[in-house]
Amino acid sequence: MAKRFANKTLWSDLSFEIPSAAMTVVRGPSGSGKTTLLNCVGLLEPFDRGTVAFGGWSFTAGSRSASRRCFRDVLGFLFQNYGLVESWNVRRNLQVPLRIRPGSRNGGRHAMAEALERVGMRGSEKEMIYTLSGGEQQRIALARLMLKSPSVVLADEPTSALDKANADLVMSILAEEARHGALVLISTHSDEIAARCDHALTLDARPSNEERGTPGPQRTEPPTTVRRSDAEVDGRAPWTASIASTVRDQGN
Ligand SMILES: Nc1ncnc2c1ncn2[C@@H]1O[C@H](COP(=O)(O)OP(=O)(O)OP(=O)(O)O)[C@@H](O)[C@H]1O
Repeated sequence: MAKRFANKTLWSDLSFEIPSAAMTVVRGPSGSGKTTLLNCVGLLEPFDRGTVAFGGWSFTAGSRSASRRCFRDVLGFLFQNYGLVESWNVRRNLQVPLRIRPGSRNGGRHAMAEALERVGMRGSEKEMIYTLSGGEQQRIALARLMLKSPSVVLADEPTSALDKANADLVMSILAEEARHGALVLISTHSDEIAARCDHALTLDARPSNEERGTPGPQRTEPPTTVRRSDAEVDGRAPWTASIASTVRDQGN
């Protein structure tokens, strides 16, 4: 995959595979492209070259955006802005995945009540989303994810605004989704969250040593796959960004 913004190349030859039935963490310094990567994998953001494929689905750069069926049946998101409709109540927000998957194992009012119970929001069906705190909204988004039970879950810093108890809840529900067979891809800055994942994908962007004459950050362990891309930022002093990707087994 290649991805470029107007004056910045994030990567020009990034390639990786992510296993299903497991949690994979995307790590990297601020600005290295974690959110952009999740958006590209989730087909929310166009990319310039390459292909994103999961299961029987394959999407090539330049083709028109994902089919509605793929969004409906395959992809699930847990993003920082929660993706809830603020002017609706909790029930109406949670009915969206239930309508999408009638008769699914999670279908029905009972499943909604169970999901709300699981995230500690029992009896909140009539609450308007805009009246809930950020953490509560995140938990409703989590309940919605459980009801949808997608085969690809993309979670962008899903715990960054949460206290420890709620962060634990998010991680245990994402782990459940993985146990049920989902591919779960999580971006985070947290070592603790990363340690709970099965695999890691590391994005590394740094100034060029040659251009600046100063050493860049050293990698602590060699990646199994390295892809490099030349980058110019704002047309100013040229520098080189290296995007390294590695999917490694963390042994847990
Ligand atoms: N729509 C956009 N237009 C131009 N540049 C963008 C756009 N979105 C992101 N970028 C740039 O792409 C780079 C990667 O951004 P991204 O948000 O993906 O990084 P990140 O690793 O998720 O950062 P953080 O850890 O700070 O959230 C940044 O330099 C950012 O400024």
